[in-house]
Amino acid sequence: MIRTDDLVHRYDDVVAVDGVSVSIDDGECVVVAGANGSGKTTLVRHFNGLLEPDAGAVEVNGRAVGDDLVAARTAVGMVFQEPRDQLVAATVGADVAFGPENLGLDRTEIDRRVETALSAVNLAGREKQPVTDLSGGERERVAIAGALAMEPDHLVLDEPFTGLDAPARESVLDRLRALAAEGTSVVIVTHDLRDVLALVGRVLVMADGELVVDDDPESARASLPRYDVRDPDRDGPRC
Ligand SMILES: Nc1ncnc2c1ncn2[C@@H]1O[C@H](COP(=O)(O)OP(=O)(O)OP(=O)(O)O)[C@@H](O)[C@H]1O
Repeated sequence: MIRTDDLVHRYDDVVAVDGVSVSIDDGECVVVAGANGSGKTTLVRHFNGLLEPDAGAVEVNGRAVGDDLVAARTAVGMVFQEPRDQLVAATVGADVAFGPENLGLDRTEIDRRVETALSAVNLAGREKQPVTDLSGGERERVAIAGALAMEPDHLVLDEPFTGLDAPARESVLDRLRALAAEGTSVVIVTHDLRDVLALVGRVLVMADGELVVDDDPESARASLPRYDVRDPDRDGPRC
């Protein structure tokens, strides 16, 4: 479980997260939506101790994040907004294997994880390809595969779909669905609710640093326009 209790984060004069208390259970699939600058990224960066609270508390699996950052970072996998900057190795396979290797897993298990993760992002069999040859969207998919290969208890994806084409997006969503069914909690931060509302069981909406909606997708839908969150299924495509 991930839990925040009256969490506050300030950047100088800006209160980016303003007293947020929220619990995310194992196996829950949650979307965090909200307008630009509403505090979504700041909130989720607390889930594995990338930021320190100015007030309040954050716990992962019952333990304060600040007490054991390594445990928190192992338990909570993150894919950031600019995942293409996250690649660390020369080839696709080496990049996805990097995290599992650092967990000290044996080669067979590492290879299994790399294969499963690459097929989840529609890049099966591309292990040997240099990362420098990849398109932006492919890099993004490799970064997602790297997080999947860690098989964390909780997976947080911050705007993961920006550069993904429709088949890649569908494949990643399928994998996230399966992970949640297996007990991984999945937290998706996005402006783009396309397909996501059908996947998640719960919608959190941030506005001015506060958690203003915490509801099931159907009930949350009515509040989305008030907080400048577009509902693509209702609002239709935009040119
Ligand atoms: N490193 C930083 N230094 C100063 N202010 C920051 C920093 N990061 C974010 N902020 C400010 O904190 C507030 C919340 O930002 P945050 O990035 O958490 O929002 P967000 O909802 O994720 O936005 P977006 O959808 O645009 O990514 C904004 O006012 C933003 O300008």
